[in-house]
Amino acid sequence: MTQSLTLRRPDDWHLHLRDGAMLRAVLPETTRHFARAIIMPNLVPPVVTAAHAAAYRERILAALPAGAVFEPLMTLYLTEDTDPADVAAAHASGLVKAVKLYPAGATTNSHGGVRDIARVMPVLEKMAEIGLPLCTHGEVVTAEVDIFDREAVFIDSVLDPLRRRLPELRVVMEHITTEEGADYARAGGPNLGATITTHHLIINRNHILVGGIKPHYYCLPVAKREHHRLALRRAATGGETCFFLGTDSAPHVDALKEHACGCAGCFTATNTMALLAHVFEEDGALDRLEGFASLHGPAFYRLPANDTTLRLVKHELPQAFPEKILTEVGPVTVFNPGFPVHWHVES
Ligand SMILES: NC(=O)N[C@@H](CC(=O)O)C(=O)O
Ligand SMILES: [Zn+2]
Ligand SMILES: [Zn+2]
Repeated sequence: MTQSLTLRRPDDWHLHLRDGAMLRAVLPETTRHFARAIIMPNLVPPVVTAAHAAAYRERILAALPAGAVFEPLMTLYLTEDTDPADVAAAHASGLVKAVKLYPAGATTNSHGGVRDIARVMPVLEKMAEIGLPLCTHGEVVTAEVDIFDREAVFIDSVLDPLRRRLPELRVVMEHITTEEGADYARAGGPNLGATITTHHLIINRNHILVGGIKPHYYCLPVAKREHHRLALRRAATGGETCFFLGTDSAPHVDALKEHACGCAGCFTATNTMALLAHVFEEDGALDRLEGFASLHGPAFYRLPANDTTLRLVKHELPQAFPEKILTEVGPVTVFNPGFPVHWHVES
């Protein structure tokens, strides 16, 4: 018997679309399945002002495939020079849905990010006042802190003190990768949410390193031990409303992934929904996929859920996905889960 599942159309609460030729090539991969996405601002140069965000939004809309119905939800890249008044105006006009905190040096194009949280307190206070969420790349960059511990140390040394000081600030812990992250999010009350990526539900650090280095599994925060992956699976499939999908689909051309100093990021836009159906079915939680992918995110962002749907079908035979997306700047490898996937989104 063919199994199928119809969900409210999902949204992606953490997405990298890039710009120019890359944007044109990857945007259809997202708009095919998702109605909205929180668009990450780590372009070169970054999206730091309302004017930048408005212009970037226009470039995204201009790149939409014919007939696509998709709403880019824009964000601002927080810097130590960000003007609270610019942020408040961008929020009031409806243009901007979140501000993104990158600790300087933590990840791709984060060098313009924040070195000292004290210097951005006026912006954060304004955001707390107006209810504008702060999305966090939650890793410290201290050289002495091991890369596998950087998320847990961020929670203790940056996030928790910040939330104690500004409890009204609404925060999204982006792409959590640890049991500590999941536990902190579920204890955080209504002003705290956490996104979980598809790939962190599938790979642990062995997938990156055992049997040869696999650059296409390298992303930040880096995948952790198996017990953390299992904690993320429980968080994503458990039905708790603080957890929602943010794919962190992050395209880099193969030449920069398969490199002596390879870029961080997994490109999952193409097959995320099929992979999630596989994961949720494996955990006996298919009925909770809609909450994770389509309901909890809008509720956190105080937006209505979508009124259109997406249908997934489980086929007898494994379904093929493109291995790469071709772009004018080079091929981008699609995340390969390493197991056969029978689920497929039906158009
Ligand atoms: N996740 C990643 O590994 N990379 C992201 C940046 C980010 O989300 O940290 C990117 O922009 O490439
Ligand atoms: Zn990040
Ligand atoms: Zn990201």
